[in-house]
Amino acid sequence: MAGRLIYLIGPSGSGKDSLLDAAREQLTARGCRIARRVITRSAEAMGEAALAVSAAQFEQMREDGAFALHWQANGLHYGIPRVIDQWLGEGHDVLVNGSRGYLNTARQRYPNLQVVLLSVEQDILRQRLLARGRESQEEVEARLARNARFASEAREADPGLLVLDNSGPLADTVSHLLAHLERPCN
Ligand SMILES: Nc1ncnc2c1ncn2[C@@H]1O[C@H](COP(=O)(O)OP(=O)(O)O)[C@@H](O)[C@H]1O
Ligand SMILES: O=P(O)(O)OC[C@H]1O[C@H](OP(=O)(O)OP(=O)(O)O)[C@H](O)[C@@H]1O
Repeated sequence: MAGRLIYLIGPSGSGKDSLLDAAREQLTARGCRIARRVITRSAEAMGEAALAVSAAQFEQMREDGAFALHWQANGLHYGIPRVIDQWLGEGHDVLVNGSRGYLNTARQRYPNLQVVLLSVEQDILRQRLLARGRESQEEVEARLARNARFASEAREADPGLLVLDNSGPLADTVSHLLAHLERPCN
């Protein structure tokens, strides 16, 4: 039986990368695979969870059909390697760190994808974004407004989506995610 594509989305700073890192070992032990993203971001700005490439390399990879999914956001290109199709075919569940803006396109390609929306209370997210120090206060407020709009639209569009709250300890969020994926992955 084909595996499930789990499409993890949530605002910047909600903890998508932290969650995938914290859950990685337990997910892998259950046979779930986590897609390693290809991103046109400098290597210094990224950990092991993604592969940094130049814009030219990304374009070449895209032309070569290296990506199952790819999108552009915040001036960067993001690609999900084609190998996820093989994993799904082998029956593995596959987790992807996705984009909210690309959700509808991703759903056209994978009609059965399951959306997991990582949410954080607005005040806590505001604190995390300000602590990150990447944007001005105004930019942070703009992000928060976009998040609120997106969260209500996403719930309306897909009543079956899992909303995972990451306002508390990360370990609790990991437990909730694992409980959701309870069916043995392979
Ligand atoms: N449950 C949590 N409690 C406290 N801080 C968290 C939690 N989850 C993530 N963080 C912190 O929030 C920040 C953003 O997390 P990150 O995983 O980079 O988010 P994203 O990938 O969604 O942009 C990081 O500094 C991370 O350590
Ligand atoms: O359409 P959106 O849901 O806003 O998402 C746009 C992109 O931003 C996030 O990546 P990343 O964590 O690399 O970017 P960030 O650090 O700016 O959030 C997310 O995983 C998407 O790839």
